[in-house]
Amino acid sequence: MTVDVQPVSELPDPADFGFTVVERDALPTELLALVDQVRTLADTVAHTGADAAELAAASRVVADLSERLDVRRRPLGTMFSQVAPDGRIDYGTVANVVNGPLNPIAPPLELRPDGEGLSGEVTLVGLYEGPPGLVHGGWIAAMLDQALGEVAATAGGASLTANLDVNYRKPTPLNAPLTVTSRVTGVERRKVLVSGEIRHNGEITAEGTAVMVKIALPGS
Ligand SMILES: CCCCC/C=C\C/C=C\C/C=C\C/C=C\CCCC(=O)SCCNC(=O)CCNC(=O)[C@H](O)C(C)(C)COP(=O)(O)OP(=O)(O)OC[C@H]1O[C@@H](n2cnc3c(N)ncnc32)[C@H](O)[C@@H]1OP(=O)(O)O
Repeated sequence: MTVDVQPVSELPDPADFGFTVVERDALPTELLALVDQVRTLADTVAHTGADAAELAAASRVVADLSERLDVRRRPLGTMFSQVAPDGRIDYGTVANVVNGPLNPIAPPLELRPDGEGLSGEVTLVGLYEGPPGLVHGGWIAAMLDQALGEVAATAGGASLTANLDVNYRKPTPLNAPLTVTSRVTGVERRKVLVSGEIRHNGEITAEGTAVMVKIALPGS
């Protein structure tokens, strides 16, 4: 990534609080490729019509793979750091269930600064189904929570969601490109007020607001 400004960290370094931090660019490409493959596998398994013998053989292969890969586990709370286009240092958890780069369950949603806040594109496959053919409302709320939490971090400080309010305006389709956006609308003492939307073909399918509360960290 090309960065033309001096990195400035407005967030506390999680390493100071005992968390393992790895640079996002240093995550092995082979591991990222495996994450992609496992996500595809999960979607395939959720929809396969293969016969019993094939399923039994696949089950053995997957069990064997799980055993082979269960070595040198990264501790819970392992975070990645990356330099944002504006020079800030961003942090995220590698296994975040909504968009962690190492979590195969997480859809490939990467949120980037768009001048007003953050935005990102994502297509959710059938793994995220709720009502027939539609994205599960819990996942819609989860994606909004993530987008709102990440944009709150741009206001500085580590915060947690205190309140999340979601309105589902239209059904959100599977296998279709979605745009997720978020922005900070206000800061009041420790509260960071945020809002965001999910759109399909430019139309809002869901929108949310949240109150994120900055947490006191040891030593602060
Ligand atoms: C350990 C961190 C290490 C360093 C990390 C570094 C960097 C991290 C950087 C980036 C992270 C990037 C992305 C974010 C990732 C994911 C996003 C997903 C977010 C989540 O998935 S997160 C999980 C779910 N989340 C929780 O697990 C919270 C459980 N909860 C609590 O931990 C407490 O409940 C807390 C802390 C929220 C507040 O507790 P508290 O005691 O600190 O604060 P207090 O009560 O004094 O309130 C202070 C002011 O907030 C107002 N306020 C309080 N509650 C409110 C409510 N419900 N509605 C409206 N306003 C509320 C009060 O009215 C007052 O407002 P006022 O100033 O006006 O008086």
